[in-house]
Amino acid sequence: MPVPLLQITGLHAGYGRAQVLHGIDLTLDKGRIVTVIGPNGAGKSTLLNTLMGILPGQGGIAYGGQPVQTMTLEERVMLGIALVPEKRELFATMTVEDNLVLGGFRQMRLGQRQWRSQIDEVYALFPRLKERRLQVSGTLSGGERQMLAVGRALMSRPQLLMLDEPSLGLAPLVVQEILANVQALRETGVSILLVEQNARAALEVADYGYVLEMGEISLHGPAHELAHDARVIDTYLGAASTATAD
Ligand SMILES: Nc1ncnc2c1ncn2[C@@H]1O[C@H](COP(=O)(O)OP(=O)(O)OP(=O)(O)O)[C@@H](O)[C@H]1O
Repeated sequence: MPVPLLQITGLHAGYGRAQVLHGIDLTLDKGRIVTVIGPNGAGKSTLLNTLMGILPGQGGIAYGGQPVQTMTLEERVMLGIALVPEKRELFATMTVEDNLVLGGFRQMRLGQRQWRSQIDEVYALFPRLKERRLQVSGTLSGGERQMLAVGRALMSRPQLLMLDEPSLGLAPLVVQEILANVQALRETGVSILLVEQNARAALEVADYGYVLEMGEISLHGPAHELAHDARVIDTYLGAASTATAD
């Protein structure tokens, strides 16, 4: 059996005395798209921030078989882990290209030649960003901003890309486009951990899914099986749960 790219065992995390994650176990094999779905406040962002090293946690986090739970954020980036945060955190007054350059500079201290070729790879994946490379990012559409946030994370050449609610605030058609991008990205060899409230869209693109409720995994299985599970349908795929913003 090959070593999983990411193996989480008994992970606890929270904010001071407020414990949010109560012993999470999760496995992600190389080349896979794994999704974590669940309601508001379940702890999805807390999970990603703990995996990235932004928040402290207790428990095991192994990346390619190597324990990383005591590593800094920067060390985890160097190993190939990247996060696209929920708030996207772009520099609104800077151009698309400068946001990408800054991503490369901050995350990997890439030399000019390296970041140029990495930017070209991002543009190959997102031709729309190339067309708009001189536009300030504050004037991009929601979908384009999400593409730029993903592109910026790709500047560190990650093997594991974690996406926190990429569909948030986007119209259904744009959500489809972003998720098609996620699939295209997987074709380039990047493994993906996708956190989503939009369970329907997430289960369509993922290979495997976990349901996170009140800081615990309540259910997990192949995505196509979860999509037909009565509990998932009732709670997450019913009419009331399909609404997205815009
Ligand atoms: N900085 C913080 N300080 C204290 N509590 C926090 C902080 N951030 C989040 N929480 C709490 O932790 C719990 C889990 O939040 P988290 O953002 O991880 O959930 P989520 O599943 O990502 O929800 P959403 O889909 O709404 O983003 C919530 O009760 C939230 O109020």
